[in-house]
Amino acid sequence: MARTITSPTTSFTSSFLGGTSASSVNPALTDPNDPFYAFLRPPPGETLEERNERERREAEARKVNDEIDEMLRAEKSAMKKRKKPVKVLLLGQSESGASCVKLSFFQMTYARKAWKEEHSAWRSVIQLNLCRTVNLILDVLTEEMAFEGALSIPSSPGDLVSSTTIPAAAPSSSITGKLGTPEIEELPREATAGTSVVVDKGKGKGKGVERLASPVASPHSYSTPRTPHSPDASQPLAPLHFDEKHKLLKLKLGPLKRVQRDLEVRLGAGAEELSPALAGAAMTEAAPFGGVGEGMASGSGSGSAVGAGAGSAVAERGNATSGAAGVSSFFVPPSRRGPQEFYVRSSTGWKAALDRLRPQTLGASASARTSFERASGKEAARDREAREAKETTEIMAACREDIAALWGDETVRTMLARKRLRLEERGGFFLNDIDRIAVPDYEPDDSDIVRARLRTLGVQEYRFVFEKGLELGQEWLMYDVGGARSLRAAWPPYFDDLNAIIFLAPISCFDEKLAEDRRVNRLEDSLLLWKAVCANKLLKHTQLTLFLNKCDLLEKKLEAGVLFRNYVPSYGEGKKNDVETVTKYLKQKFREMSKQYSPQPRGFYAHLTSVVDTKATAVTLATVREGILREHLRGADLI
Ligand SMILES: Nc1nc2c(ncn2[C@@H]2O[C@H](COP(=O)(O)OP(=O)(O)OP(=O)(O)O)[C@@H](O)[C@H]2O)c(=O)[nH]1
Ligand SMILES: [Mg+2]
Repeated sequence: MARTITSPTTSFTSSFLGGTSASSVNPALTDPNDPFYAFLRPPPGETLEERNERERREAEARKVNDEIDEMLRAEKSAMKKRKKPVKVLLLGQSESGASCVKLSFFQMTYARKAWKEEHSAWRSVIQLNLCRTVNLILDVLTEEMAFEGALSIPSSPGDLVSSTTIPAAAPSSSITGKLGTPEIEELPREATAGTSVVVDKGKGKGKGVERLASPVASPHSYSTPRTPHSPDASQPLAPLHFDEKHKLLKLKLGPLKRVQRDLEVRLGAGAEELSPALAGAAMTEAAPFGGVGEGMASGSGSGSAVGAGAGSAVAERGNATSGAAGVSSFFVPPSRRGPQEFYVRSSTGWKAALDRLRPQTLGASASARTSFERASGKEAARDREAREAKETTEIMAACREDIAALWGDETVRTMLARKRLRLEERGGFFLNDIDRIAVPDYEPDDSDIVRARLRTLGVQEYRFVFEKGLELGQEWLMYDVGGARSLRAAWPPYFDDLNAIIFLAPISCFDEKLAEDRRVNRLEDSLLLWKAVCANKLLKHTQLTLFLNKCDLLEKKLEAGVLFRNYVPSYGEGKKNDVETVTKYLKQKFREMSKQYSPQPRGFYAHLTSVVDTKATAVTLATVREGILREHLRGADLI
């Protein structure tokens, strides 16, 4: 009996098994010259029963083959659709931990090799973080020593002020007038424990004194409200006594000022700091993604320019784009820098800055360098950078014991405690690791890098292609954007065609103020941002995952006795001041907002995180990644 093939596109296997239609005859069954003729033709003298049985078996085999063909076709089409990259945007206010997630998620977990290569380059960032902390302490010490000196040597009888009691409302211009260092002149000075805080905005000229009545502290400010763990307000504080040792430490650690400046320059031409006044203070709730005077940036996705005063988009694979029009107006000259931490502008390349500091770049042998590099003067520049990097490391190592002495000094610790300067809670705090870090052969480890602080400015794109497992060939694009107010105008162009947003709300910041605008509580800012993200129509199909981050710091703060209800009036009197109750309350708040403001119903996915805990974060991120991928495939009708 003639066997036929089922369709012109049928698989190799089924074409030999044949079909029932007589529309085309399989030559393997009819042509004696066909190599499969002898193998496939019906056995001679086949009975009717045998023939029926054979045909039944063949029909079954054909069915199985058709199913396999169908699966292969679906898989092929899935592969094709999967090629559409999964796009994820990391959002949150500045210092929310967005870059930390990016580092843990992709680089540390999925691009281990590239991550390892970058390790050494982070050394400079960590050294800079360390230097800044030491210099901040030295600045406060200088101020306090000058203050102590001023109190003990009255210039005229009328100037005499009791060293233990300062009038609560006394303008601090006379005090801050002596500071003269950009590091601390922005910091409000507490006149006496528990009194209102006085900020000298007139920079020592006795003008623009602002009183902060709100019980809101900032990581950059000295002030916190009176809490049960604070000293009794009615008791005058004993004066601090500084001696020769402190003078000597100041002197010996003096070179760290220059080291800080050098590191800022080396890490990128854009090593400037945001001015709180210019960084988006005028942004309103109605324009959550806008900054001062920024228009909505145009363009979308990777590589497109995101300008309009919001910094520029940078595709990290080297195809950096410009679009930095207006950027300069948001930065202040060094002489007017505020107390914020260091950052590198992405228009000059955050990663590029690290790249330049890589050891293979710095230490490349002369023979490995191209003649082009030699001719273009790059070689000389690299040699200089290598020299400077070595010098920095040597100075840091030479200062190690003095830094440890400063940090271990009881008077200094008391001084910091009185100023409510909780340095340990700040990003990029490495003083407890000084013995390990300030050594000539220091190599940062994973944990150092996720704890390092390097501000993101603009938008950075990270691209990954999975090379094994079920996600073979799947491309992921992750965008890490700067969270400072003036940078939020760069966000909306990335909302288009986005699969997911990981939104970070740093919940330990309930008692802190925005660095950009000291009138705004950081938790409130996070809630407003979350509301705006939920309500955004462009994002109605985008999966939102919320990370209630910095739970480790929240726990420490609550345990230290800082009362959550002092800052969040809606948190009931009777509620416990512990991490479990507070996080439950906050989760509910964020959930309600998502429900109330999302244009259409959406799932609420929230995780309590401490993203510096890399192991725990890896587990959370694996779940998040799976969820995002599932939604991506569902969106492409693949599951
Ligand atoms: N202790 C602790 N520190 C954290 C946590 N998350 C982030 N940090 C630290 O906070 C600092 C700021 O984190 P980043 O990831 O740089 O913040 P960001 O949101 O990218 O900030 P911008 O780049 O300014 O938008 C870094 O030094 C981090 O190590 C956390 O959960 N716990
Ligand atoms: Mg960042």
